[in-house]
Amino acid sequence: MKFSANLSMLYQELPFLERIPAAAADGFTGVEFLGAYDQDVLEVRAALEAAGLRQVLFNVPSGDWAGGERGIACLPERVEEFEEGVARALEHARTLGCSLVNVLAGRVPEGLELDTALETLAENVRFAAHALAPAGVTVLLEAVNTRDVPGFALPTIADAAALLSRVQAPNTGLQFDVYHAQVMRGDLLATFERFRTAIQHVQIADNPGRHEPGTGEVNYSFLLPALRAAGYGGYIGAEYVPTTAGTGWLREFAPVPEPAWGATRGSAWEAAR
Ligand SMILES: O=C(O)[C@H](O)C(=O)CO
Ligand SMILES: [Mg+2]
Repeated sequence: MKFSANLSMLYQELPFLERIPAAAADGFTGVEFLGAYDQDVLEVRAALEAAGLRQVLFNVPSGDWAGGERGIACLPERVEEFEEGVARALEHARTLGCSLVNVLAGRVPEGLELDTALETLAENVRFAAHALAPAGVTVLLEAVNTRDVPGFALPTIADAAALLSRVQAPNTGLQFDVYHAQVMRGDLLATFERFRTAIQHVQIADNPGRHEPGTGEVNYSFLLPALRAAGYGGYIGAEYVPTTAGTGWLREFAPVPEPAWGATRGSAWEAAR
């Protein structure tokens, strides 16, 4: 199994670029993040190359994150801003060699008809799919639970799948975030199997707390091999709020990487042995 470290949540104690070698030392072979729009993207690429890691996924710019926004793609008055964000995502996807870009739908504000929001979202996803296709990018949609993010436009993966049916673009797919799915409904394997053909990326965290796998109620020892058996061979994104539990959970599913000859073994690598 292949795992990517979500650098927007893991290794927060380190400056952004230093999170990349830290992820490699812990045994991840890819990284993902909300976006590196405040970084020099060439430096990000250089850090990835130096660490031998792949850029698996990032998001189209998602609005005022600190102010509570979780995407702007369903907001009719923000279409121009969304389209500008797609242009930036295209540049980053090309530079980082990344073939998956996630669009966060956003919250439906009071007073906006749900169907108007969903139609705006569909048009924006169609725009993004068309714009990013020449770079070989697939545009993903993700369901986000409405306990953590009240009003999110796509609360379940069924909602996200229905939205993709409106979009009707070939280079689109679903991101299956196990944490959000568990909060909203559970029945994880059946849900995965139902939408398997459209799922192109998986993210994990345990519940409650959104912490490391193994800290809560989700049986990842069962679920991850089952996803593999159901034909999922893509990356699994570690998108959780770290505790002191560390990345030891990874050893159950992925072998410890051997450092290149002559390379200095990091303390994380030593601790993982
Ligand atoms: O929150 C999530 O699960 C998303 O994957 C995301 O992109 C950032 O919140
Ligand atoms: Mg997620």
